[in-house]
Amino acid sequence: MILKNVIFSNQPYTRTLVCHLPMSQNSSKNVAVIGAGSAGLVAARELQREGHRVVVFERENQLGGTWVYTPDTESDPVGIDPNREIVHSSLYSSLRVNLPREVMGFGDYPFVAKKKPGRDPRRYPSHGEVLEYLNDFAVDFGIIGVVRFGMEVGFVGKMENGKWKVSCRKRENDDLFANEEYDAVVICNGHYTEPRIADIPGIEVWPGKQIHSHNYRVPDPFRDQVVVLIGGAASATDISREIAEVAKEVHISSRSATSGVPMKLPGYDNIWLHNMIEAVGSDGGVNFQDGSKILADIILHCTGYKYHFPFLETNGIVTVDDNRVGPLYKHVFPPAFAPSLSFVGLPWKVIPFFLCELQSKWIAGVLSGRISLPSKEDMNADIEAFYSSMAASCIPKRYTHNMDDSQFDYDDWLAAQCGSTPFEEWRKQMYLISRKNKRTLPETYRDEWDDDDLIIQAHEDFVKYIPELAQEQKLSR
Ligand SMILES: Cc1cc2nc3c(=O)[nH]c(=O)nc-3n(C[C@H](O)[C@H](O)[C@H](O)COP(=O)(O)OP(=O)(O)OC[C@H]3O[C@@H](n4cnc5c(N)ncnc54)[C@H](O)[C@@H]3O)c2cc1C
Repeated sequence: MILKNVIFSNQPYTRTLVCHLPMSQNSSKNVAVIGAGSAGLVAARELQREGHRVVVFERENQLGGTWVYTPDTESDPVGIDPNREIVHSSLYSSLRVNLPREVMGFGDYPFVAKKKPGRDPRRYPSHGEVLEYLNDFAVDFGIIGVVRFGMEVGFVGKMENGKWKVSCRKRENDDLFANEEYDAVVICNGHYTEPRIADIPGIEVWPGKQIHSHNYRVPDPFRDQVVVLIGGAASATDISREIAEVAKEVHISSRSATSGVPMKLPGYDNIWLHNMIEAVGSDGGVNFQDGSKILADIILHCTGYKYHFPFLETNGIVTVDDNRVGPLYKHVFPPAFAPSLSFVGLPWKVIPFFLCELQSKWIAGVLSGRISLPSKEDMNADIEAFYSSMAASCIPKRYTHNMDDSQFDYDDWLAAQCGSTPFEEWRKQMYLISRKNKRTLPETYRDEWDDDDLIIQAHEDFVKYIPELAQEQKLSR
């Protein structure tokens, strides 16, 4: 491994880059990466660092995936129609990140505030700042040159010669097709685009409107409406408060509502908390399991997303079953195709950028032969044991990639495989504090905190990658 100091144009900082020495031609692979969101970008970087030749296919005309906000929405507001034109991003206009920027950034490319016009220096910045950060990342690591923009992958399948066929089309010009062969494919197509909606008895006769949060952008369409919002995760929390400013009433229906009776949300005149919906009726009524009934105009599903790989053909070997993508060894490699097919970024309830960085290092190292995988039998046995332990604990399949309680162990395991820096203690503590604050102080956690000591520790660590920060730290003391 060698260390290089590089000064980048447009960058106020010098960053210290880690480069692996080039490997022999034999272990260098031709790799297709699908998607130029945060996962695809960091996968491309790690593959290139390891000496592989990389092409990134991106169906949009710019990088950033989720972080490319668009006011456009899909023609089917609940996202069921298979023929609808897909809008990739699910961001709403007012979205600010829900992790502190110190935690959120890549391990060796800190997401620090930039003193440049147009940048958002807040600790929990708006979505546009994340897109700027990803653009900086792609420029600094020379990734833009390997991205094929506007290219939608429509088919990925294994050929008899052992290589992978990747077929793509230019999104704006259906006639332009390309078929190419690669040694390996890394799938980074994101999993916040294909809506999952709640099953509601009676919905076929209910006369109101329905929309999934994938198509929520601004609160205006909810003015003076009675809204039932289903869900209890981060987006549901943000959107319910935002809508309540213009709507007549907002009724949040969630599994986590513990009280058996409807309750007003403290601090709000027009938000009520209910447990699950029992049924809806042709009179516009919505009956909750808590025994209450209201007449509503709109049901807003903040009920999450489905994994979806419409381009992947594996003859039924890799499947999505009740939102379990499997069988996958450690959420990355299907044993039957390892290591030439891999997935980055499937786990949820995690710190995504950091986790994807480690998964990508692992994939790159395994592809070059620097890191070994267990035998196919041992990988399958590991997967079986994992699935059996979930079944024994009555955990539904759809929670297979939920890492609420296991991400630190998982990240440390990946880091050990790769011989790279384990999860920093400050990052762990900061994440846990922010998660608690998000739950207990949902309106204020982005602007008030009391973990300045951890911010100082983080910045002391960041000096390794951005030496100029040391000077700033001295001046601010
Ligand atoms: C509303 C919302 C808020 C979030 N807030 C946060 C937050 O505060 N902090 C945080 O860390 N994370 C947050 N996330 C999670 C966020 O999605 C991840 O952090 C991360 O950006 C996901 O990156 P990705 O590369 O896996 O997927 P994406 O960003 O979705 O990128 C996938 C890319 O693949 C491309 N693609 C898909 N299919 C094809 C195809 N067939 N051919 C070619 N290209 C294709 C897409 O165009 C896209 O560019 C949030 C997610 C949502 C939906």
